Amino acid sequence: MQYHSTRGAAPSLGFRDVTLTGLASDGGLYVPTAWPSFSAADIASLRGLSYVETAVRVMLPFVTPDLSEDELRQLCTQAYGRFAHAAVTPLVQIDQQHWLLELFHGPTLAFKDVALQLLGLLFEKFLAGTNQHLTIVGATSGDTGSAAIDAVAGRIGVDIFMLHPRGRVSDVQRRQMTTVLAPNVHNIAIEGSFDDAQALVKAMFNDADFSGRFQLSAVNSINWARLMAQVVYYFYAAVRLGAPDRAVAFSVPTGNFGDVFAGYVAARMGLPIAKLVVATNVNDILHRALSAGDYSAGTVTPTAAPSMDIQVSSNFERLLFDLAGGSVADQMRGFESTRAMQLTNMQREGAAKLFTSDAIDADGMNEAMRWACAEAGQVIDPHTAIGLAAAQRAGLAADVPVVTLATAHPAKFRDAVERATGVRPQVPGRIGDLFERQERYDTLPATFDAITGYIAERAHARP
Ligand SMILES: Cc1ncc(COP(=O)(O)O)c(C=O)c1O
Ligand SMILES: N[C@@H](CCOP(=O)(O)O)C(=O)O
Repeated sequence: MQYHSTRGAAPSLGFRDVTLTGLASDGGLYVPTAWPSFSAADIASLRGLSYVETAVRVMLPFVTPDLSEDELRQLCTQAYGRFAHAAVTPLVQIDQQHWLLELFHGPTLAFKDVALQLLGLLFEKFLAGTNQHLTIVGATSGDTGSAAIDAVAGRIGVDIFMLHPRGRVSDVQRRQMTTVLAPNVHNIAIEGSFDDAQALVKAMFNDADFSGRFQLSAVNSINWARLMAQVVYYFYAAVRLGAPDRAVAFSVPTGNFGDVFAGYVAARMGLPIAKLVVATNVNDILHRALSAGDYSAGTVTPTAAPSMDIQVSSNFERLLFDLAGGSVADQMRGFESTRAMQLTNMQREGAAKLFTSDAIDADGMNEAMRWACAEAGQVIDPHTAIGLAAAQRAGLAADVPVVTLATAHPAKFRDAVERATGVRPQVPGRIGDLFERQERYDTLPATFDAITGYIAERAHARP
């Protein structure tokens, strides 16, 4: 498989190089040059397969020829062996029509582990026997950071610098990052929002000198390998609910548009998806874009679903590119200079075929947490609650199964869950003595010079 940039001016790369590179050199994002196609028979043949075998079948076309089937199987077995549930991403039925797809059984309790456990192993595999040293720079609103740090802490050949918005992640999220004291882990709390952190990360990639000198690499969903790994659970869940013989809808709590774009990829590969519900909190740029064509970023409003407090959704560019059928360089540059753009008619009409959207406020979110607890016996986290509220309001035909992606364990947001439901979720034993451990992080202003200066003092420059 070859990959090309959404902005049309970077070299095409194979899977190995796309994984190690992150952002394309023209500022765009890498996407496959063609979508692999799964026939109804191919999809039916996934019935009864384990998560690992499903992952191998779904991802193989994306990694060929850089990984063999056996190498991919070995990596998946190792990555998903760390999950606390035998099904890796189990489905839980909550009423006649609705299911939760629990994506939080990995080591750091959020859906990010599904992709990042694999990505950590891919880095190791692709770096083995080379003298390369990667400097991973990442931005997190709470969950990517801990999952990425868990995946690469202590690994040879990699340093990770993770930027989070100071005071805007939950205490569990912060401690999951800052109590990892491995020497290759560097946590930075920035004085700003997640959007500021993400913009700084992209600026570092766009600085050819800095990016080349420190061999930057990405763990955010700008890295294609992240999304590829997330496509798997759409297949796994849909097959269990009757695909390819019946279509399934998914409701996806959305911020950076990575998780729901993985659902779009599954649909492009042939999985019968009736609808993808893009569920946002009050930071609703994506809801405005999909319902009215207006992609304009305001300022971020902090909410009790902080991982989705995002106004500039990186992966939306991948969708716009696919719907436009070619480079979106001008459209994206326009957005970068004005923080606003209109979707073209082609993009709006294309998106409407598969997507619907909703923005859920604090009342809607709290009500969904209460409903799930009282009516379905499920304690869910605020992000999942936003997905569930949007699923329940989407007006989907009664014979379509609707799966809400349960993106985080409720214990990560135990104060918000307790406020809404009166139930205080227990932190699972597998994350251990989190509140006794020592924290280590530095606080910096959200400026390019401050962050790059900090990294330059600590990272390995190319010889
Ligand atoms: C718990 C949780 N839910 C939902 C999201 C949104 O996912 P995405 O950014 O892929 O849209 C995030 C952050 O990415 C998250 O951490
Ligand atoms: N919600 C995310 C934000 C970063 O998104 P990513 O999927 O691009 O890594 C987080 O928890 O950090």
